[in-house]
Amino acid sequence: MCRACREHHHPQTQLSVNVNKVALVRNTRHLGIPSVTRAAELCLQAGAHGITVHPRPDERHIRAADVHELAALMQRWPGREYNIEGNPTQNLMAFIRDVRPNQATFVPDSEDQFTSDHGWQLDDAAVRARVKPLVAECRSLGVRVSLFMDPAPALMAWAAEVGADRVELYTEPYAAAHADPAVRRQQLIAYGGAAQAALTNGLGVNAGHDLNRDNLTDFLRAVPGVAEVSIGHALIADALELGYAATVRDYLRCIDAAFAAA
Ligand SMILES: CC(=O)[C@@H](O)[C@H](O)COP(=O)(O)O
Ligand SMILES: NCC(=O)COP(=O)(O)O
Repeated sequence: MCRACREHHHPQTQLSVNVNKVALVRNTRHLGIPSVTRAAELCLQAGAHGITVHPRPDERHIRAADVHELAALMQRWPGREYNIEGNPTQNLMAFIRDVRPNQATFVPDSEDQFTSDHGWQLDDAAVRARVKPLVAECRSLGVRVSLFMDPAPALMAWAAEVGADRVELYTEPYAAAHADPAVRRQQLIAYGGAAQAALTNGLGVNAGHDLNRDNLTDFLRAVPGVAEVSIGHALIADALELGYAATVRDYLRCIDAAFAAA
């Protein structure tokens, strides 16, 4: 059995809820509402498998205190996953050393990045030299490492070479193509190829960015072995209309639909 199957393969994709956007609203007043920890708790109660945050250096949404308060909350939810995203050459590693989440997702964003829009260019030896020791440090702390990657099959061997456990496929190009059936088909072939290359190289596969209730099932039907999706922007927007519990249950239904017999 390959390393990916043994260590990472889940029979069904897990849902990690990204709560960045709850913090974004909270930060526009000094009242502490909406509460990030309460949002996370309600999502976990509704069946979310994990919680994701991306504490950006400018603290525009998730702040250092949120990272620690969520870590305390996750202690009360054994078996659920805490995933912290960020650039390990900026502020991410301090959080990883303090909190030791289940998973660190390395994202090559600049300090002032509007939102994540590209993966690691691991065909560049200088990039690999920066990333590799930080991957090793996380793994020595017992923290699984996932690398945010464009859907480029040729880069997956490099992700394995630097020691990552998983890759997270950057799904915005797929999401942007979803409304056009022909382009969507092309995108799904590309993502399927990237996921297969990752699995062949012994890596687990995560996915995220702009996934939503319209595009999630199609993605998971077409792309093999996706262990986890992290979803924030659309899910929190849906929760404004439906509430956290109904929203999480509906995203879980979208995942179930992908795994139901055709
Ligand atoms: C890596 C990734 O795709 C997410 O972290 C996404 O960038 C969310 O970040 P924002 O909520 O700051 O847009
Ligand atoms: N890793 C992707 C993530 O956490 C959420 O991205 P989005 O759903 O907010 O685009």
